[in-house]
Amino acid sequence: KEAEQQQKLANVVILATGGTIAGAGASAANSATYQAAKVGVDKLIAGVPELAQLANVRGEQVMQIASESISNEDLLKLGKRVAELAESNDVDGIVITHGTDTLEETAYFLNLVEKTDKPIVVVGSMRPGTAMSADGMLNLYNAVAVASDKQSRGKGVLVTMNDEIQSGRDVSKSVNIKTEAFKSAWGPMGMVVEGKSYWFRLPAKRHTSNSEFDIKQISSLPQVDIAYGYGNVTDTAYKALAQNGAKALIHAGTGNGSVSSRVVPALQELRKNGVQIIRSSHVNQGGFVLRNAEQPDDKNDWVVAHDLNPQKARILAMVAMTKTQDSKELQRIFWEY
Ligand SMILES: NC(=O)C[C@H](N)C(=O)O
Repeated sequence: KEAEQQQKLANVVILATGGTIAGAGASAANSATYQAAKVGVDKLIAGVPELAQLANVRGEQVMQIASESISNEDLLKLGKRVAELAESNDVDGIVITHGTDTLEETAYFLNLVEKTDKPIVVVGSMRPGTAMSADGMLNLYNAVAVASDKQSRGKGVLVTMNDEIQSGRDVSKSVNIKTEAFKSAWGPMGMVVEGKSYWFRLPAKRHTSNSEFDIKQISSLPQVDIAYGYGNVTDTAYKALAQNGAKALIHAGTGNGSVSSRVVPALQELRKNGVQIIRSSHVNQGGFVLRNAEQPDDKNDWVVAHDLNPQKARILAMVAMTKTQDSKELQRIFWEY
C-alpha cells in the first residue's frame, strides 16, 4: 500500500542554498537577530514531515550561504544542477530554498536559462526556523505542493512566499521585516492554500522552454554593475565601475530612469568606449522606463530596462551579453523577457 502511494506521488528534489529559511537565532524571540545559513537540508526536510504526503522528497545541499553573498559562479553552479535534475526522468519538480535578499535575482536568472517545463519553485523565509511564528515551514510546504502539481508546468520559475504564487520574473523583496515581503507590480499568479494551488494569471514574457538562453551553453557571465541615482549625485561610481571592468552599467535611476546632468556626459563617454548603458528606475512599487522619455536613448545609444528593477536588469543584461554585444539586440531582449 505504502509503495503504491509512493508511486503515485511526484518526485521533488529540494536544492538548499542557505538563507534565513536555514537560519537559527539564540531564542524564540529572535525573529530579526539570527544567523542565516546554519541548518542543513536534511534537517529542513525533517522539520516538515507533512511534505511526505505531498511528494517523494529528497534534498541536496548545493551551498550554505546568506543570499547577499551569492556570486555569479554560485548562480551558474545552481543553474547547471537544476538543468541536470530537470532532464532526469525521475524528477518531476524542483524546489530551491534560498535567502530572500537576492531570491528575486536567482529566480529571474533560472527563469531565463532553464530549458524545461517542469516546475521550478524558489522559496525562502523572513524569520529563522527557531523563531516564534516562523514562516519557513509553511513556505516550504507550499513550495513542494506547487512543485509537485502538474498545473505548475510551463509557467516559468515560481516563488512561493506568504501563501502567494509569484512569477520569478516579476517578484521583488519589497519589505525587509514583514512576512508579506514579496510583491510584484503586476500581482501574484495564484495562491497556495492547504497544499492546493489556485491559479489566476499566466506570465506574458518569454521564459524557460521558450527562452533563447540555455544554461548549458553559458560558462561565465560578464561583469555588470549598478550605480544609484539621487540628488547631488556625481559620476564617480559610474566611472570607477567601468574602470574596474564592467561591460554594462545599470543606472538605478530616479523616477523615469532619469539621469542627472552631472552624470550624462560620463555615460555618453562610457558608451562611446563600448560600455552598455541601461536605464532603470529605483522607485519602490515597480518602475516603467520608456525609450527616449527623459533621455534621448536613440541618440546616446542607450538601452532601457522597462519594468525591470535594477537588480533584475543586471541579471538580464549578463545573460543577454553572453550572446550579443549589440545595443539594439539588447533592447529587443529587454522588451521580450
Ligand atoms: N530573509 C533572508 O533570507 C535574509 C538573508 N540575509 C538572506 O538573504 O540570506
